[in-house]
Amino acid sequence: MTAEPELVLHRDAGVLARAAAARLITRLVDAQTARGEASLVLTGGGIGIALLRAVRSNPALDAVDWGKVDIWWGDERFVAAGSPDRNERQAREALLDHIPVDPKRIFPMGHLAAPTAGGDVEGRASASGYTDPESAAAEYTALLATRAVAGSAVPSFDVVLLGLGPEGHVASLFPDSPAVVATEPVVAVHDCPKPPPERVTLTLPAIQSAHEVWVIVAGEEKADAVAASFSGAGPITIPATGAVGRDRSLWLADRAAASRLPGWQ
Ligand SMILES: O=C1O[C@H](COP(=O)(O)O)[C@@H](O)[C@H](O)[C@H]1O
Repeated sequence: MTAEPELVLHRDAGVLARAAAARLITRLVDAQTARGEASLVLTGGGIGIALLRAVRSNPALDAVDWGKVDIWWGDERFVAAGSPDRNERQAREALLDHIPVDPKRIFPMGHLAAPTAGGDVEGRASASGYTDPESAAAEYTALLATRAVAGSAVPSFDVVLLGLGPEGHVASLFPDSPAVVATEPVVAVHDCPKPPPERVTLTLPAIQSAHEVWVIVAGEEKADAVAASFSGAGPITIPATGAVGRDRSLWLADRAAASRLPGWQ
């Protein structure tokens, strides 16, 4: 069972980030009240990182027991560990470096191996990185399996956060790409139309196993993608239409992003 998408509008990107942050804190507190812990999947992207900054400055930040939150990523740019392009690095700078998370509960996707002094790349799959995104995807699949719930290949995510690209991508699932129809939980992406070209991503089945999936979107440049996502298109042409959770599928948008949705201006 999946939940029908619900749309919640906010005035502008700043209000959206703060309101989504408050909503996320509440959701994590609720999960911890029910189970003693929570499981969260982060996104990259402008509004996704703005949301994390807003969590950091929210007065209720300490209501969450951050030491009991598992932190995963929905996608990652397959670049060197310290690259500013890494969604992981951006999330750490925006939030994770500033709250008492348990380092053992932070699960970044693998990065590109650093070249050795001789110019070669280090071992294919090691703590220092990977030579190809397939190896990083395989490692993440295995990591997810270590926390998976019975009958599933992945953990019971409480919330999956997703940004939206102007052509309708979520995570690194781009229109008409092999990843958007993949059935394994994590795959490598090559020739990505948005740089950097190599990425690692959760697939739609992994995303759809979550209790709640939230698409967070701001800006007029996303208005066509939002309209297309509510037009009856399918996930191959508009991957965001596959962003649905088991209990809740939430679209959190600012007015500019929703400006081409009939009836929502
Ligand atoms: O490349 C990516 O893009 C999307 C959307 O980013 P935005 O800056 O246009 O909001 C993001 O959700 C994804 O995680 C990221 O890798």
